[in-house]
Amino acid sequence: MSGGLLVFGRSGQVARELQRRAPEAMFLGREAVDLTDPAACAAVIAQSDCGAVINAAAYTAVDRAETDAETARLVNAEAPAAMARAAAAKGVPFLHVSTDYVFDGSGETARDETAPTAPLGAYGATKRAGEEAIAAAGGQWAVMRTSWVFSAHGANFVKTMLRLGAERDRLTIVADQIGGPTPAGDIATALLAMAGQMVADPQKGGLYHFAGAPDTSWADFARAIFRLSGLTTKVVDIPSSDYPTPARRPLNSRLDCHRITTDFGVARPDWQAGLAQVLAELKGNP
Ligand SMILES: NC(=O)C1=CN([C@@H]2O[C@H](COP(=O)(O)OP(=O)(O)OC[C@H]3O[C@@H](n4cnc5c(N)ncnc54)[C@H](OP(=O)(O)O)[C@@H]3O)[C@@H](O)[C@H]2O)C=CC1
Ligand SMILES: Cc1cn([C@H]2C[C@H](O)[C@@H](COP(=O)(O)OP(=O)(O)O[C@H]3O[C@@H](C)C(=O)[C@@H](O)[C@H]3O)O2)c(=O)[nH]c1=O
Ligand SMILES: [Mg+2]
Repeated sequence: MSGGLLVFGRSGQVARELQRRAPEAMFLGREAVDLTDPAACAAVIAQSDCGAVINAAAYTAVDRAETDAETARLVNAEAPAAMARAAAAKGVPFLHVSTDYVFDGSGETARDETAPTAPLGAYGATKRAGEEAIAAAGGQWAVMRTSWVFSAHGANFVKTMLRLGAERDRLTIVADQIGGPTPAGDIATALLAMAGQMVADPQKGGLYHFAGAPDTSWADFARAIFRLSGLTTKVVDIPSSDYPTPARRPLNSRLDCHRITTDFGVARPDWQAGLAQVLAELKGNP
């Protein structure tokens, strides 16, 4: 891509997988630019000679966001808004990642990109505000809503289960939240494909759902993690009401991902294949 790729984020799950696939890109960690300073984010874009911008950084601590909503708002809404406006002013595409938590999770069918949003918590609300600001910034943009991201790096459910499973012979896991676990590597591959196509065609972009298949519950995801990693930990199904948390989570996180296939030729990844790869990587043989 002419002009190179500028990425916000360096140590996060998606940022690391982007780095693997596009090592020549410029990756900005928190020490280079802090997203609580939206003007600084805009200035970096204005001063760079990049050909596209991807934001892979976010405030992702769902429960902490409930009592730290102002920081979450700056990072998840104000900073992406400033990035999108700066990218628009430069005439380069801006790609961003959002979440299934913009929905309230009612019903049992998959939601497409036209479904109404209704976040249950501060994380989802600030992510939704970011989406709206990006769409209003006036440039070429894409927002990929994904869900239940996992990888060998950073904090995620797979690593939590491996840690707890090594200590416990029985775990109670919510079985009434249904969604698509998504390998961070597949997100990175999809974002790079989208960025390339958007640079080539200024008409391309918009809002896209992208989640791993098949949909499953956290409890069944945990069972798959234990089975594939050889742990004998028993998983006991519980309802969300038996697992109280500061932020409510959506029960139905099923995402209809057809649009990204139609527009970009990107298919839903198989999370079981991605899980096997991540477990191999964690064992030291990627
Ligand atoms: N994780 C998930 O399950 C899901 C994630 N998403 C979205 O996907 C995207 C990528 O998520 P993921 O890679 O998992 O996130 P991670 O939590 O792994 O990484 C987030 C990154 O953002 C950085 N960051 C946070 N606050 C700031 C700040 N103030 N200034 C600069 N950098 C900051 C973190 O830096 P540091 O390492 O220094 O803290 C970290 O590198 C996000 O937009 C997220 O909302 C969507 C659905 C599910
Ligand atoms: C550790 C543990 C979790 N759980 C539940 C809590 C929660 O409902 C579910 C998953 O736990 P997590 O902490 O990974 O959940 P959470 O941090 O809410 O994960 C979310 O993160 C944000 C950033 C997103 O955008 C979402 O797509 C989603 O991935 O499992 C149990 O039932 N038992 C347990 O022992
Ligand atoms: Mg979490």
